[in-house]
Amino acid sequence: MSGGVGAPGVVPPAVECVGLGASRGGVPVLDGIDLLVRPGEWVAMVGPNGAGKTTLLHALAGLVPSTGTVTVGGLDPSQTARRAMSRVVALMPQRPVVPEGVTVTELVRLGRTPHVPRFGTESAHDRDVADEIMARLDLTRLAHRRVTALSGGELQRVGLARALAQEPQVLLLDEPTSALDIGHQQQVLDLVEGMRAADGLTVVAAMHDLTLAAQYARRLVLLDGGRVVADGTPREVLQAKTIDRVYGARVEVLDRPGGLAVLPVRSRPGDGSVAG
Ligand SMILES: Nc1ncnc2c1ncn2[C@@H]1O[C@H](COP(=O)(O)OP(=O)(O)OP(=O)(O)O)[C@@H](O)[C@H]1O
Repeated sequence: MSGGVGAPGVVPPAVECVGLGASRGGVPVLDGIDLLVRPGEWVAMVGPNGAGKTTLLHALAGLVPSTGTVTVGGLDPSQTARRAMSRVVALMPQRPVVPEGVTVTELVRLGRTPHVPRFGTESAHDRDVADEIMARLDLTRLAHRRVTALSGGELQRVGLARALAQEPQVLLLDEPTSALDIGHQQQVLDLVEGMRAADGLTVVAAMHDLTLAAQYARRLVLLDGGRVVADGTPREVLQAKTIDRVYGARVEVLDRPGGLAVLPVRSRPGDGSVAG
């Protein structure tokens, strides 16, 4: 790989993995992952259930031990204290752990923790950052609600707000829109895209919706069985025959003005045909 950390005159990568491997429950799940993500890129991690997308995001966040070489924001997650890591990388998990009794505002403000001095308290700036993110995610009217009483979609937006309140360099999103209605899907992804374009935020997002992945990410990394099986533009990766091979799905890939659209195609009983 070119452009490694420290190469003169080259912007260091936001994420670099060389030969990354990881196990869950003693079983190898990721094997030989090579990945280089430039600052400000939006990479969608796609692949079937169990392919290893969540495990890879967790390895990048330092939540799952890994082998090989990994740097995120120039830091090695396995060698860096959680607090220092959290100033650089934020993970929006698929299923957030919610402490009992916590309100939306309290949970979003927890995202500021890595920036609050040890033994200190949050500043007016910390509260302003959290309030602004909540407003942009349509959460202000829920500010005093208990998080455990939210709908799945509301909870997902709170999880994203907490991650964004961390003001990370690298944002890891695990299925960020899976519980959202179509309006909030666009609102959330537009917000992330706005922060990427304005602030150079790097986004690595596991996404099941291939159409949304193609519309928002310039690059798709397709995982299957713990390995990268395709890495390129949406047009290069989202080919009907590839989707059939990896997902066992019949789809039509449509070239629309807003980007590619991946449409499931139902085979009709008795016609014996496989679309694609
Ligand atoms: N804590 C765990 N203990 C044992 N096995 C695990 C654990 N977490 C994940 N796995 C296994 O690791 C493999 C990869 O899981 P992972 O969650 O990374 O996949 P994924 O691509 O994110 O899947 P999905 O699209 O279903 O969310 C799966 O076979 C899963 O069953």
